[in-house]
Amino acid sequence: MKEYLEIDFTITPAEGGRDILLALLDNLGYDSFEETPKGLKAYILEKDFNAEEIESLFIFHSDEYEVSYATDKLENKNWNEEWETNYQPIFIDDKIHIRAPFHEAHPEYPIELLITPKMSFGTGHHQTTRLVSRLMLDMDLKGKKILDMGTGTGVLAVLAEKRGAGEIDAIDNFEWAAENTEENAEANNCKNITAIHGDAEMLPGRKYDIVLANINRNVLMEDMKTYIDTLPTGGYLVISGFFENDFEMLTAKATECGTTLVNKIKEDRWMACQYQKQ
Ligand SMILES: C[S@@+](CC[C@H](N)C(=O)[O-])C[C@H]1O[C@@H](n2cnc3c(N)ncnc32)[C@H](O)[C@@H]1O
Repeated sequence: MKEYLEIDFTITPAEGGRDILLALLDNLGYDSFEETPKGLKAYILEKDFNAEEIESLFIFHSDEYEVSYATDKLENKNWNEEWETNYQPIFIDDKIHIRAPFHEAHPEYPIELLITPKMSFGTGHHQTTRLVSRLMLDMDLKGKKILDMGTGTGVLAVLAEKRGAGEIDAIDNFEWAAENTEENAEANNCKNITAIHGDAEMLPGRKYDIVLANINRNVLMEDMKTYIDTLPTGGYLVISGFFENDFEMLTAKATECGTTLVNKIKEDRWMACQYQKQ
């Protein structure tokens, strides 16, 4: 059985510091995150935990933030109880309501997504999930074949199906995420989503009209060409999971791979971009 560690970070000031630490840990391969009032909880397989690597992150040595952490094995936790107490429903503009089955319904929102996150990222609490959702609301997804790479809870895949998408492959390199996506797809009566445990290595030979990839800067830089290779001329790549200071570098890469930027939005310092293959 795989043992997970929970790392509970205290960041002072938490505002601002939390986002920076999340991005840094995401680049180190941490699987899943939960914001807390005093900072952030992050999760990783026990065998992959490296204290030295964490403590060498610049935020630990910055004059602006004070960071400390405590680790805890996850095996004795009642995970469901934990997230149920912390998970509040999310409203994206006046269009999307993301909630757990035990939250009150709000039929006045045109799109409702039922998401039970368990260990996976993607309840809509994070800016990047909201950013990609907003871009998707402005895109024609009807009948389109979609790849949701780094699917987490499957929230974007479920949104894609609600917006009329055809087949959707929801892929994540964290095996719990693929399981969780299957459960969430079922809870939303989605019939078009295939949840897969994997990564870009399985893409050659597959074809999509639209690729969504809310992951992180390093994975995007490394795998963007493989994502774009699955698209036809006119197909779209939507990326998020990075800060505005990485925009130039990612856009240069996307341009080099044969796309042009057609839309970009941001929330706080997080960004999402839409590129079209030429
Ligand atoms: C920022 S979360 C996004 C979750 C969800 N799509 C959303 O928008 O809320 C990134 C997800 O990408 C996954 N991931 C990280 N590196 C990956 C890789 N190389 N290939 C596929 N998935 C990856 C993580 O396990 C995590 O679930």
